[in-house]
Amino acid sequence: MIRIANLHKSFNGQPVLRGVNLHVPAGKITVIVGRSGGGKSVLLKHIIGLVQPDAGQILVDGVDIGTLREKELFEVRKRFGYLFQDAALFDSMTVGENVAFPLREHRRLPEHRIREIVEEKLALVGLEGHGRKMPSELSGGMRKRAGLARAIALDPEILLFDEPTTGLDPIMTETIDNLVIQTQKRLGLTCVVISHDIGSTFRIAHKIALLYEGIIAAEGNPFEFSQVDHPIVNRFLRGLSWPQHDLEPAGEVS
Ligand SMILES: Nc1ncnc2c1ncn2[C@@H]1O[C@H](COP(=O)(O)OP(=O)(O)OP(=O)(O)O)[C@@H](O)[C@H]1O
Repeated sequence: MIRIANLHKSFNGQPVLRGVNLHVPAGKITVIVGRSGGGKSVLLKHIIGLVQPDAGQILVDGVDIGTLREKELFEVRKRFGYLFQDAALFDSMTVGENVAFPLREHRRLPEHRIREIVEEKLALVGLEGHGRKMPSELSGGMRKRAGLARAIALDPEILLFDEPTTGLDPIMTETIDNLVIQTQKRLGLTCVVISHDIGSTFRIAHKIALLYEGIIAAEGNPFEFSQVDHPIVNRFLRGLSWPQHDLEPAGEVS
């Protein structure tokens, strides 16, 4: 469904992506791991055309989205739902209004239909009956769930998550992971998730890809990934923090 071919991107002369090649299988969860500042969010933003590549292609069902005009890109984006790190809920709107927001922006639907869809999506994430609350009345985990309800409001085929469990305690992390798994399965979605959390990664992934030094340095299903002989993968599997590449090159990590 999504294929990234030889993707390059630099900012102010600093290369971030140096030839990323990645196949994201349809109807599966692909988790991208890598050190902070390594370009994972930049990669995710290329997938929905929020960032333009310097070179390379992002093919969604065979269409290179880098070549699309704004209007065509708008159509492709309707197939995506996304939950970015900074995509907070609108604090001045109720939870229900937050979920209704993309429906009001993109669909012309009667009010009663919007209310039905909002209830349905809130129920899917276990927030039925919470639609009238303000975001400030919700816990961190509930806010993530509300964000997920908003991300699936338009029935996307592809869902992108930038660190859905950051800042949550281990129990809430597991709850959100299970929700991601259930939502993906129930709706048959193609998911791309960025994660820092080893437990989470192995809980939800069908495929794991390591972004390191601007390329996909290792990938495979969770079993294959756990067998990869790569110093950074070994470090990740041992639950150690990511090295800063300029301080500790890959070859020197023990
Ligand atoms: N619009 C931009 N302009 C300039 N530099 C940018 C821009 N977007 C990202 N960068 C730079 O690209 C690099 C990669 O950033 P990115 O947010 O993709 O990292 P990340 O792997 O997602 O990190 P984290 O795990 O901490 O979120 C960083 O050095 C960042 O400063």
